[in-house]
Amino acid sequence: MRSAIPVYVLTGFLGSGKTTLLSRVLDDAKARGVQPAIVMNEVGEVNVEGQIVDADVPMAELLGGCICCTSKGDLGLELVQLAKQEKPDVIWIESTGIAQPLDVVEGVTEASLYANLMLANVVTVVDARHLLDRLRIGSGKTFRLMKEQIRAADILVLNKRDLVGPTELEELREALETWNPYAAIHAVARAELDPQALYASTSSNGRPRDTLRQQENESEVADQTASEGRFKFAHASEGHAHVNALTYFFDNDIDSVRFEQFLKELPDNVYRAKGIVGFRDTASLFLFQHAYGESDFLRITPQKPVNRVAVFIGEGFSREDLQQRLRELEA
Ligand SMILES: Nc1nc2c(ncn2[C@@H]2O[C@H](COP(=O)(O)OP(=O)(O)OP(=O)(O)O)[C@@H](O)[C@H]2O)c(=O)[nH]1
Repeated sequence: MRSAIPVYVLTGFLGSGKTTLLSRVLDDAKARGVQPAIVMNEVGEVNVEGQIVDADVPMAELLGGCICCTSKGDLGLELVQLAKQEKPDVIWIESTGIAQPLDVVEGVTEASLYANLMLANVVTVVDARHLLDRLRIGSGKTFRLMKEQIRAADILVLNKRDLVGPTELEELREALETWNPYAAIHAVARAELDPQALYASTSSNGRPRDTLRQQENESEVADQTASEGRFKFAHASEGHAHVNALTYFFDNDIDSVRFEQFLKELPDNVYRAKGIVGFRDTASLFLFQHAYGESDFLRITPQKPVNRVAVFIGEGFSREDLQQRLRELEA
C-alpha cells in the first residue's frame, strides 16, 4: 500500500507571507518532480492568488469563511476528495490569517480517518514588524491569535526580517522561543529559505501535540495571563466575531495614482487588502497586495480569464464607506 500522503498546514496572521512561502514550496516541488495539491482558504469570496497559481497544481478552494469555523467540515471533505482523486505526493493547506491552527489540525486528523493521509508539520509564518508592534502593546485579540499560531507550530518562519533591526530580531526570537520551545525558527525576508527545511521531521524533536491539545482544554477552564507565561485560547467563534471582510468586483478600470493613494489612506483597522485591478493608463492587469501599511503591485498575464476584484479584511471597519470610495474610484 502507498504510504500516507503528508499534509502540511501553513498558518500565520493576515499578510505575514504565507502565499510568498507557498509559491517557493510549489516551485521547489516542481523542480524535484514532486506532485503537490493545495487547499486555499480565504475569508473573502475570491481567492486572489489562486487565480494565478499554475494550472497543473490541483487546488481546492474554501472561500467566504475561515477553515476553523464556518468551513471546518468542508476542509475534511476537500482533503479526502483531493487525496482520492488526485493522489498527490503532498498536500499543503494555506489557512486564512485568522484561523485558529488547532482547529485546522483537527480537521486534518479527522480527514485521515477517511483517506490515506496524515498530518505532517504545522508551519507558522510570522510578520516580524507586526509581531514586534503587538508585543509592545502586549494584549489584544490579534496578539493572542498570533501567539496561538506560534504555539501550534512545528516550524516557525520569522518573515520580513528586513523590516526590523538586529536587536529587535533577537527580541522576537526570544519571544518565539519562550512561547514555543519546540519549533525550529528560520528568520528570513521574502520567505527565502530552502523549502526542504519545512519537511524536516518533527517527531525527532519530540514536539508534544497531545500536550498542546491538553493545554487548549485546560485553558477553557483556567483564565491564564500572559505574565504567567501561558495564555487563554479563545474559542474560534469568539476569536472571529470582530473580523470583517469586503469583496468588491470592479466593472471598470481605475486610475493607478488614485488607487495607490486610496491604499495609503486605508483606515488602520483594515489589516489586509489584495486583488486584481486593471488600470486606465496601461493595458496590463496587476495583482496588488497591501499588508500592514505596505503596498506591492505585480504585473500579471493570467492564462485564464480572471476577475477584477479587491478583498479587504480587518476589524470593525465600515464596509459601506469602503464600497463608496471604491465606487468613486471607478467613476
Ligand atoms: N517587506 C517585506 N514584505 C514582504 C515579505 N514577505 C512578503 N512580503 C509582502 O507582504 C505582503 C503579503 O504577503 P503574502 O505572502 O501574500 O501574505 P499572506 O500571509 O499569504 O497573506 P494572507 O493570505 O492575506 O493572509 C505582500 O505584499 C508581499 O510581497 C518580506 O519578507 N518583507
